[in-house]
Amino acid sequence: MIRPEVKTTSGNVHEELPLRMETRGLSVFYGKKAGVREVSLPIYNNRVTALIGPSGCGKTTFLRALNRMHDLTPIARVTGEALLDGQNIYERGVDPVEIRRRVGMVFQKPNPFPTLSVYDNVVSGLKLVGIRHKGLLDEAVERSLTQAALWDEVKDRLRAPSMSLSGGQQQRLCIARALAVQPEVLLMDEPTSALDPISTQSIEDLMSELKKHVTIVIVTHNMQQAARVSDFTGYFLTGELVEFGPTNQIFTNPKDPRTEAYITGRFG
Ligand SMILES: Nc1ncnc2c1ncn2[C@@H]1O[C@H](COP(=O)(O)OP(=O)(O)OP(=O)(O)O)[C@@H](O)[C@H]1O
Repeated sequence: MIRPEVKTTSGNVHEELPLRMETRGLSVFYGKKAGVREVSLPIYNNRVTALIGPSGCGKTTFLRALNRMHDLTPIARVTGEALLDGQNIYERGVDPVEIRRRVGMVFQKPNPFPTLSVYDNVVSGLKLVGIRHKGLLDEAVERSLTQAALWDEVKDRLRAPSMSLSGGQQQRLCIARALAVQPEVLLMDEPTSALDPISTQSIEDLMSELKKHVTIVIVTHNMQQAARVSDFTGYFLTGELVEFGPTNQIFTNPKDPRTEAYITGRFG
């Protein structure tokens, strides 16, 4: 699907890019209260999209709607559309498990399976779908760990417990585990907020490589991080998408005064 143009504030055509996902009028309700309201947002293929905004503005709620994670929360209800390659993932008959394979997720705190080895963590998703062939699993382990920039550090201890890795390595292991099933999109919910600055940098460096293989959506509290790693940025406030555009434009020339107040630190 081709989105014809992305306009900058000056009205110039910025880029012509294919879409990987897109939401149309997407709302998420917790009971009667809306966590996000009527969000329409393009997610461009092989680009990093950052979602920023103050605490409680709905960033995580929106992110979780992109791979039907809210199905697992009884109180939550989603309305509107989330398209993946043009198909609404909320349409009747769509298998949420398959959606979560195609749209993977990495969480704030590294959460490797603690009782499994490095190797078994990476192949866990593949084994779930019945892949047992050792050659295939070995290949997936090397490919995924390489993509997650962890292979060189762990190739001699693939059978070591995952908990023997450092926090930053554990997070890259979780990224490798998500990549092993070859998702089209990777959702990252504040993936570096529990990490030290060096591990944070290694994950940020990794993202520019990763986006060659996978489309990334990242929620971050850290505006500098959004500016460093993303191509597009959406600013959320009280459950609404205030502004979306090329990251450069959002940070240098925001259209909406509320975005400007936030990025210049005058928020609240
Ligand atoms: N499981 C839930 N049940 C009820 N309300 C929820 C639930 N999860 C989130 N909310 C509410 O939805 C709104 C948006 O929350 P959300 O966690 O998406 O914000 P956020 O921008 O990711 O915040 P933060 O940056 O603090 O993580 C908040 O008002 C929150 O209290």
